[in-house]
Amino acid sequence: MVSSASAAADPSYPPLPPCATAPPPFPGEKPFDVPVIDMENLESERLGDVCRSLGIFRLVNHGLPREVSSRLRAEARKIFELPFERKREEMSVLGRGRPVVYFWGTPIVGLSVGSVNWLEGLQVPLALLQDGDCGDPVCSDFLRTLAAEYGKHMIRIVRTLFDSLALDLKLDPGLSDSYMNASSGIFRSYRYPCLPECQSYMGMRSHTDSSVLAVVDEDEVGGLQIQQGNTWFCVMPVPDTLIVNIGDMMQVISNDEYRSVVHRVLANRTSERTSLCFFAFPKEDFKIRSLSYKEFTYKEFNAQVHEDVMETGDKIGLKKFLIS
Ligand SMILES: O=C(O)CCC(=O)C(=O)O
Ligand SMILES: [Fe+2]
Repeated sequence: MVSSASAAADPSYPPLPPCATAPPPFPGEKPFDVPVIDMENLESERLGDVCRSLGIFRLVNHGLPREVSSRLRAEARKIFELPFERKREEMSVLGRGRPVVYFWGTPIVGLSVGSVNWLEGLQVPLALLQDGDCGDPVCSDFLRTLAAEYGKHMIRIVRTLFDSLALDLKLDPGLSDSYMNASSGIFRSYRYPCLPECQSYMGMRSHTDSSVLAVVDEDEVGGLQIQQGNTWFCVMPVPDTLIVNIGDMMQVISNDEYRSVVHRVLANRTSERTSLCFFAFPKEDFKIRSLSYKEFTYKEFNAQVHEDVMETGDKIGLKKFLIS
């Protein structure tokens, strides 16, 4: 962990993006009382109500052992602590079947956006985890020893939650695997470096997740915020709990009954933050039908998001698919 004074000079940190023109909105300091869902006593109706009103909850009794989470975080940190140039050169290119891809910053820094992300991440599609060898001993340990085990817990957790939500929404059980194809989910670990002098950086800009469900396993540093109305609230870190976000796909599947929660991550002046996140998606080519949106597949949605970000600097998301 480094202090902010040396942040920009840390050889493992990505290069600083150019200073953004506008400072981020004033960070709300109010802690948010995130509703708690007990996975050992799931009640579909209560879970559904939370998804209708907020789109975020704190999961307890989820069965993910603390050691699995903390050891995986430690392995991810080992990779983040490698010199930036090495990560960029050896791990950032999407190779055929390469199970871990390193990325950093905002791909759109050339555009004039209000604030840019200052983070770095490791992306691991679960489907590629069988091959624990990525040609680099540090990264292979990370995969072989822990990511696969972590992934199994994530699949179990999102499947259980989705089944309960499907009951609340009275979805056709035959379509569950198409609505949420957990085993093709994506695992990511992020490191949010300390905030240097320039105040305009966000850890991660305001967004909704494109997934069905997202599970966030954060450390003790904090920085995650959610937007309710026009106000930002802090989601405080609580040990041994997981934060679950409703994503855009779940909003569509629920015919807009559930809300895909708007959230962001603030950068911290004194401490780095490391999070572990899992995203579950529908089957890529499954046609999602709903009342308010044109029929689309997740593949089409994702391609549209990518196109919008490249063109405008922002994700437009579901609005692009509304039936006018
Ligand atoms: O790192 C976190 O706490 C949240 C990350 C996030 O929101 C995302 O990847 O979509
Ligand atoms: Fe997110």
